[in-house]
Formats: sequence, structure tokens, C-alpha cells
Amino acid sequence: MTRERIYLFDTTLRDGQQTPGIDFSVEDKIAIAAMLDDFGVDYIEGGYPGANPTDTDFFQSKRTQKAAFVAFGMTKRAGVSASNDPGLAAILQAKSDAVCLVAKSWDYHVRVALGCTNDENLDSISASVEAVVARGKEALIDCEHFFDGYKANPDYALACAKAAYEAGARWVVLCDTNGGTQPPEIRDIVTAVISSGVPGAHLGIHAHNDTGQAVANSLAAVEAGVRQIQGTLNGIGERCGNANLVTLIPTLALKEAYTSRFETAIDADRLQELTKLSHSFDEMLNRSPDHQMPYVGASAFATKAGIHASALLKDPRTYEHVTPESVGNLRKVMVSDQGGKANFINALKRRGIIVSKDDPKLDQLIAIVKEREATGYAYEGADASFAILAQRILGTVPDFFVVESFRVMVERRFDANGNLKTVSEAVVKVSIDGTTTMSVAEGGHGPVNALDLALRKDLGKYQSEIEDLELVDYKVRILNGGTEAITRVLIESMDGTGARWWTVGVSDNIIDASFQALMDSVIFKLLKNREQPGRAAAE
Ligand SMILES: CC(=O)SCCNC(=O)CCNC(=O)[C@H](O)C(C)(C)COP(=O)(O)OP(=O)(O)OC[C@H]1O[C@@H](n2cnc3c(N)ncnc32)[C@H](O)[C@@H]1OP(=O)(O)O
Ligand SMILES: CC(=O)C(=O)O
Repeated sequence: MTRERIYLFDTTLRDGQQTPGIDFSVEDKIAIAAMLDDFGVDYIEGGYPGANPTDTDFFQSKRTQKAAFVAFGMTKRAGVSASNDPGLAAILQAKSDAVCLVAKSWDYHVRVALGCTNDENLDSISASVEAVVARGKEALIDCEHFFDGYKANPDYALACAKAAYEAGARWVVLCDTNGGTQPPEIRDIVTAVISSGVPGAHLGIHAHNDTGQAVANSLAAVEAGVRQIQGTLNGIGERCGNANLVTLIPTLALKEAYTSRFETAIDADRLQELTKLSHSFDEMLNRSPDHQMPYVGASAFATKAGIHASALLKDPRTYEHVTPESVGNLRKVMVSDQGGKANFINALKRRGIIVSKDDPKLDQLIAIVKEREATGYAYEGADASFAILAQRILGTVPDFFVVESFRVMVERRFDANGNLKTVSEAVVKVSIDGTTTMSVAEGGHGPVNALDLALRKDLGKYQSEIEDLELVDYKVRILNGGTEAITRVLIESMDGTGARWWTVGVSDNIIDASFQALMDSVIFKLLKNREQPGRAAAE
């Protein structure tokens, strides 16, 4: 059975640019376009040439090799011809393969926002599409507010879609601009558009996520007959965002409801790049990936629950709707107070520690983890502290060093130039093989920074082993309010090999909690070094 092609239109660089807090530079746009092009979407909308210097610059060259490169703009204004509209001229002159013009299709908007007649707007749509086609480019029309417009005046909304199609638009894209339409309405209205004479093979959907239905609305439109989906990477976009292509692409590729009838340009090999694509994009935006994002989130294939872990380890299909490998993600069985033996055995195995289900030390470890989690520890987010605890109970952590004491002082004082400065100073007394060393350090970034510097200043024979250790993140959480407050500190560390690990500390004193996490970080680094081939076995 031949499958129908669904075309993927990415508007990360245009509608995504309208996301509050997101502002791409030309360099960002070049890098993102290259990522998307390499991944294999059909269309990449780059922005609005003529609207701002970044987009104008970006369209000085064609920025894609494989995907159609699309310039966005609006239809010509009423009262001027297409050839005399400077905005349209800038869009037509941009280096692009296709032009996507937003057109009003709700008569209320025509009256209020454009201030022209319904017929003038229809003429703007036809004349603008004809100008794009005459320029030798593929024409697309985004029918803005199509669904709201259809509900208010179906004949006029349909007339706008038909004007675009009859003037030569390759795609007439029905937009749920305000994002309030629901899937059954999308299905009925798309069906009405197709019945009116615009074929589904020329229709697209552009859904906003204001009721959390952008993906569902896009799929409802496909069911009803549209063959192009517009969306963005990780669902960014104006207000609550656009349809998330990172969710739609694997759904179309992996779910039987669609795979028997439809195909996209993204094959199984490309699909395995999806998690990387999504996370690289977040990296560019300098934000943490959403752990719960379908398919690609760090939690998408993670389980804490003991009952789930036990079955998952017997056969992953018991608790997974698709395999994590199909989208380039990983299965994760975590340890926490929600876990049973299966979680722990699996977590230990990942660290190269084999323990039998009947080993009493396993019961001891589980009891300690559950007890500690009740007092505020969170081992699921602190893999390195868990590894140290487990290895301690199993008796394989050497006493590298003993911290005899530490002291921290925070002082606000005037410096030599008369400027007020807050300075932190820490003293740490460490004993190694019976020899005690006292290290003092001043931290420019507060008391924890000073403590860290002092602890790692002189670790005697281990000093050279921790030179490449770096703290990269520090998170503090107050677990219960008032005077009973408990502080949980999580610290992320990395070393010269690029490996990263998290450690945890809990106390009613933030400095003490931080120090525990710092100590675990150093001990984990020393243990890690001993796991490397060629290093001395644990002393
Ligand atoms: C639903 C969407 O997401 S559509 C995309 C929205 N994106 C953007 O607006 C981002 C880029 N936009 C811009 O930088 C600016 O709005 C520009 C450069 C395009 C236009 O700037 P200005 O000329 O200063 O106009 P301004 O932004 O104040 O108002 C928009 C004008 O376009 C007109 N207009 C809006 N949509 C259309 C349309 N589809 N066809 C023709 N004219 C339109 C409005 O009536 C208004 O005209 P007016 O100035 O005579 O009142
Ligand atoms: C065109 C567009 O972005 C919209 O109607 O939402």
C-alpha cells in the first residue's frame, strides 16, 4: 500500500523567534538552519526579511542545502499594487526558494486590523500569491485565524483559502493563530475546506498550543486530509508555543495509527538523531532540556517505581510504548525510596558492581537509601553519591583522607580602594596517612567556593589526581519551611575526560550540606580514577 507523504515545515526561526525570551542572532540562525537541514525537514522558514536587520542579513544567502528555504512576510497592503508594496518587494528579493505570506481570513480582523474591505483583502491575497509565483518561487499562504474566522463567517474564510489556491499557492496553511480550537473542530473545519474545493494535498496546518492541543490539532488535521504540518523544535513559539515537531515526527514515524498510511522525510536512521537534535537546540538556547518532553526527555524512558523496574528489566516492552533507541534516547532505572531490588541491582550493574538478589548487603543498602531519602537526600539526581554509598556498604571505598575540621568566615569590609567587599575565607584540616595538613583559601564567590578551594588546595599524594576536577553547577533546595528547614545541596562536577556527576548533601546547615556534596565529589573522582585501566587499584 502506498503511503501518503506528510511534509514537515519548520518555523523555529520565524514563529520561534516570536517566543518571549528568545532572540536569535544571524549566527544562531545559521547554526539552527544547518541542524534542521541536516536532520531532513522539508521546509525551513528563516524569518521575515525586511522586518529587522538580523532577518534581512540572514536572507542575504540561501541557508539550506536540501530543505526549501522560506521567507516569511505579509500580503500586500490594500490600496497599493503588489509591485509597489515595499514590504512585499523585500520579501520577494530575499534569497529563498519559497515565500510564505500571512493573510487575514477572519472578516473581523480585516475590518479591525487592516481597515479595508473584505474584497480588498481577497484581492491582496490573490495579487500577492501571483507576485510570488511570477518571481519563480513556491507560494504558501498562512491563513491567519482561519478556524476562528470560519466559525464567525465560514463563507469568507473559505473564500480566502480558495483565493490563495486559485492564484497558485502550493500550500494553503490553515492557522489556529490564537490556539483555542479543539481537535473535533479542526477535523470538521478541515473537512469543510476540502469539500469547498481546496484539495488536502495543498493544505497545511499551523497550530498554537494555548490549550495544550497543538500536537493533537495537527494530527486531527492530518486525519481530515492536510498534508503539511508546521511546527517548531521543542515547541517554541509565540505565547504557549507551536506544535512540537520533536513530538510529531516520532509519532508519525512510530505509531501504527499513522505508519500504515503516512510517511515523512525522516527515516529510521534520522529518527535516532532526534534526542540529540532536541538537546542541542536547548543547549543553543542556554536552557535545560525539559525532562518530561515526550520521546526525548531524560525521564521519557526512566522509571523509579520498583514494580515497573522489576518488569522492565524482564522485558522493556512491559513499560515502554516505543524503544528509547528508536529516538536516540536511553532507558533509565533509578534508585529512590520508590524502588525495589530490581532498581538497585540495575543501578549497581551500570556501575560495574554485581550483587545477588539474596545478598543481605543489598537489603542494607536499600534500607539506608530509603531512610536517607526520608530525611531529604535524593539519590535519583545524585548518581555519584549513590555509587559511593553503595560501594561503602559493599566495603570497597578506601579511606583516602579524613577531614578533621573545617571553618568558614564571611566578612564584609572596605578594600584598599575604599570599596565595600564581601570576602569568604575557609580553613580545612585534612589528614592523609596520619599526616595533617591545614589549607586556607579565599573565595570570590561565597563561602562554598572558599571551602571548595581550601579542600582541593592540598590533598597530598592525591593532589595531582584532582587537578582537572571542576564544579559546574550548584543547586540548593529548602525542604521544609520555618525554623525546621532542612537544606539539600546538589553539586555537579566534571573532569578533563568530559565526564559529569552529581553529588548530594543534606543538613540543617547549608554550609554543612554543601561540604558533604563537595566531599562526595572529590571521593567519586578518586574512585573514578581507580576504575581507569592502568591506574593503581584502590588502596
Ligand atoms: C500570526 C503571526 O504570527 S503573523 C507574524 C507576526 N510577526 C511579526 O509581526 C514579526 C515581524 N513584524 C515586524 O517587524 C513589523 O510588524 C513589520 C516590519 C512587519 C511591520 O511594521 P510596521 O510597518 O511598523 O507596522 P506595525 O507592525 O505597526 O503594524 C502592522 C501593519 O501590517 C498590517 N497587516 C497585518 N497583517 C497584514 C496582512 N496579512 N496583509 C497586509 N497587511 C497586514 C496591519 O494592518 C498594520 O498596518 P498599519 O500600520 O497600517 O496599521
Ligand atoms: C502565521 C502564524 O504564525 C499564525 O497564524 O499563528
